Amino acid sequence: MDLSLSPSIIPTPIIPCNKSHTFNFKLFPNFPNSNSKSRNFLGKPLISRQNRPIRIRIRIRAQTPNVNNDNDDFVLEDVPHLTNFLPDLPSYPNPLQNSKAYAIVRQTFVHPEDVVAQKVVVQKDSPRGVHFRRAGPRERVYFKSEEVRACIVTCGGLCPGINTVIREIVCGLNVMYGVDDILGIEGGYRGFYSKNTMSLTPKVVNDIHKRGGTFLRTSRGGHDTHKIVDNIQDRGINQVYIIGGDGTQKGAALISKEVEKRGLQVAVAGIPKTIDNDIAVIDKSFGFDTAVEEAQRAINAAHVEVESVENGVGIVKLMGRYSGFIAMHATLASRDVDCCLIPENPFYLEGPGGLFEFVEERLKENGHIVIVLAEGAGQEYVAQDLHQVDERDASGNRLLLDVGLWLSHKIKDHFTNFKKMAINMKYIDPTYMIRAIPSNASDNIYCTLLAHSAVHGAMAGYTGFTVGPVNSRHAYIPIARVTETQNIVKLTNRMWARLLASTNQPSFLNSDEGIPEKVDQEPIEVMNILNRFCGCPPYMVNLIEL
Ligand SMILES: Nc1ncnc2c1ncn2[C@@H]1O[C@H](COP(=O)(O)OP(=O)(O)OP(=O)(O)O)[C@@H](O)[C@H]1O
Ligand SMILES: O=P(O)(O)OC[C@H]1O[C@](O)(CO)[C@@H](O)[C@@H]1O
Ligand SMILES: [Mg+2]
Repeated sequence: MDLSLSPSIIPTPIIPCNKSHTFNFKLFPNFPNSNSKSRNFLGKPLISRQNRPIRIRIRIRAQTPNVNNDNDDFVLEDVPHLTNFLPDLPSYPNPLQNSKAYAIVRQTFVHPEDVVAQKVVVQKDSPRGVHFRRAGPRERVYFKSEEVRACIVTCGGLCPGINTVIREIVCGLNVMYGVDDILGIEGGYRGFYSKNTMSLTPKVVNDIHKRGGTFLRTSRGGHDTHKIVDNIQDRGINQVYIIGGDGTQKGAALISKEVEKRGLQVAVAGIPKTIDNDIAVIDKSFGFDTAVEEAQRAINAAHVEVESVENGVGIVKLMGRYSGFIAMHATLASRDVDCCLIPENPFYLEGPGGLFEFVEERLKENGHIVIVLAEGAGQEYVAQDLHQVDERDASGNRLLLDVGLWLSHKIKDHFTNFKKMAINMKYIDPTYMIRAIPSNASDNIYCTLLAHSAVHGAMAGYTGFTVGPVNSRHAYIPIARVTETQNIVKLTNRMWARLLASTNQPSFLNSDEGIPEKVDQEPIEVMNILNRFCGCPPYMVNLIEL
């Protein structure tokens, strides 16, 4: 593929979504020359890593095997259906047609051709673009209610609303479809083969939405596709509901493929979950609003503390492993925050335009400052400073170092020892508190819709899908589509500009290079991967195809 190069801006290669590509790249950190005033987090000029190219290979797989593109520029990224590999599967009228609740609904069933557009802001001559199948009940179902044996599993970290999703899958299956054989798999994927199941009825799950956490418990690691599918087969399970983040959804895709390979009549439905709100394609992940709301309490506490003392510096650390959505939204919602630091926007401490300078300015101006920090920000610099080696959790996710503690020491040290200025540091770390709570009202409703969409999809025979809102309409999305990239805060989008306008904080961009060229949002795949790989925004690297 021909990638045009520019000296400091990464090109934006257009990658057709229906073809696979392999790229070999050599990445040169685009750090400024020795005359530059830019400093890294340790205050050293950003030249030491010059000329240390990183070689990487990026393989981009076709986004979906199920692309239906009969109509010129109309693309339907469809999800698999059980009849793709079990063509003789009988179908039945949907029991919802007898439901009193739906009796006066004008259109109980979703029209078979209803789709949801991925892009809604278009121009007169824009191509029609990518669409997903609209979620909702279908006229025909591929399971007899009395023959359904469903199971639910929750994996990965906690998130407000998991219990609501569990509750609504159980109640939705039971009330709408008359299903009463529903099993809970305990303790994540490993629970399939290492634990007994529990029986889930509307009565058992009646109150669980009022509690945080997951009623079924969770775990990381332990995904063994063969053992899991053996277990599904042995237990006679024919609908699998899998609630979890990107890792969990990758596991769900493997289960669904293995089910197809074995020719089993088992529908696999994924419900995306992550507090970080970094799942691709969908508008927002459930529990995110609740977490942002809870974060306000911590920010407020920090603000109250620091404005009550002289030279008060408040630091609040929020979740966000690779993406700063929680920090960004919590900052925008609060208006008490002076500076928001996220993984996507590397910051530096010393020198002009650095954090120390900004802290000093705000202390002089207002007598206090509040900094909100996403836990994934500046990780490599903390590691470098503390000489820490890379550690991983059971799922292979990088274990983060406490950047909040590190930053509070750095600021304290700078002002006490260098500036000879006494400051009052208040470090608040509410990371787990914002996700270990029950979901708020709007998240509860959102969780109900997700659960019902999953139930309708599985009953209708769809499989290997993830549910979620795309431009506010719920859709069935091929699992690979939500796992191939993770959303990150795009510094080139207006939302980040709104934040900068609201806090008036330094942008930490290298003034020698100016503002990065505006980049298109669509062909973002390669940029996302590079961003993740290099731990810095894409425009900070030069890219040369090998
Ligand atoms: N690539 C993968 N293939 C198969 N299974 C996976 C994969 N990645 C993770 N898993 C499994 O999915 C489960 C959850 O993964 P992980 O701990 O990464 O959390 P997650 O689903 O990404 O959620 P969170 O957003 O909380 O991190 C684990 O049991 C793990 O073994
Ligand atoms: O629950 P654990 O294993 O401590 O993981 C915490 C991580 O999980 C997440 O909440 C994602 O689910 C991240 O924000 C955080 O870094
Ligand atoms: Mg994850």
